[in-house]
Amino acid sequence: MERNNLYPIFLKTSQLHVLIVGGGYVAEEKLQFLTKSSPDANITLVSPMFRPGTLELAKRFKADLITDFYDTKYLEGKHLVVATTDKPELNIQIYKDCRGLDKLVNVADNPPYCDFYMGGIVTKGNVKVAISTNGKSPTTAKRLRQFFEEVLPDNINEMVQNLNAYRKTLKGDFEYKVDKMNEVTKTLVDKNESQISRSEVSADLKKEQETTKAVKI
Ligand SMILES: C[C@@]1(CC(=O)O)C2=NC(=C\c3[nH]c(c(CCC(=O)O)c3CC(=O)O)Cc3[nH]c(c(CC(=O)O)c3CCC(=O)O)/C=C3\N/C(=C\2)[C@@H](CCC(=O)O)[C@]3(C)CC(=O)O)/[C@H]1CCC(=O)O
Ligand SMILES: NC(=O)c1ccc[n+]([C@@H]2O[C@H](COP(=O)([O-])OP(=O)(O)OC[C@H]3O[C@@H](n4cnc5c(N)ncnc54)[C@H](O)[C@@H]3O)[C@@H](O)[C@H]2O)c1
Repeated sequence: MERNNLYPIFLKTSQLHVLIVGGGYVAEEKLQFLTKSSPDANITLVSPMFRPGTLELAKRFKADLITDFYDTKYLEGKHLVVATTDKPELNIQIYKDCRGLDKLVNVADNPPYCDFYMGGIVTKGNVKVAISTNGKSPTTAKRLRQFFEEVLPDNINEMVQNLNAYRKTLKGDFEYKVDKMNEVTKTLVDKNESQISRSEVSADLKKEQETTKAVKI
């Protein structure tokens, strides 16, 4: 079976600088999902034209807008670049410019010209789930995102915070703490059945939240 060998990382986009080239529909969609996950990301867009929705999003999330045609000078200081223009040959040139400068680049919707893919992303407090189909089916990534948005309880963050606080109360060495943390969370994955249904996962998470709350932090 073909398998996804991509390595996901969680970027601190508030400490990095993202450049989006283009200001049309695709740029707006990428900006929308980027800011939904990372509202504090540093983002600059360069394009001779921006859609009204893009202007509004840029204002809301303090993204810089440069009304100009792409130029290599705009790559300076950028760590990640997303090319979304309606000129396929320009997008490929941007890809080459970035590779020449060792910058990570994504030509939106064009898998062969991507060093990284944007993913489906679910954020619940401190918990974030990122989904990739290896570039094979963005629609599936979207549907899975919607599924996990529903299945992960909104208060999963409480469980994480409780566990974080509980860990701090533990006296003992690292090994002891690891054992304890595994013990109080084991009902999350302790299953005899091979199939875990959506409601079981939800119920397990809720049960675990009660357990961790009961630890009286
Ligand atoms: C996840 C998400 C994140 C985001 O955009 O931030 C994302 N695409 C989303 C939606 C979406 N994009 C498209 C459709 C219509 C689908 C259709 O037409 O079949 C839909 C669904 C919809 O809109 O309903 C068009 C499309 N996209 C790509 C291609 C090319 C191809 O498939 O070969 C085409 C066809 C273009 C054409 O026809 O020419 C390629 C990519 N899109 C990716 C990411 C990367 C792979 C992610 C993965 O590994 O799964 C990758 C490889 C590169 C990249 O762009 O990073 C976001 C959902 C966010 C959410 O809802 O949470
Ligand atoms: N919109 C979609 O759903 C979709 C889906 C699949 C593929 N695509 C492809 O993605 C590309 C972009 O689509 P779109 O719908 O966002 O197009 P669009 O026409 O809405 O936007 C293109 C943007 O690129 C900008 N641009 C043009 N030349 C530029 C330059 N030299 N420097 C900087 N910016 C420049 C334009 O000003 C505009 O803002 C197209 O090639 C399209 O075929 C789009």
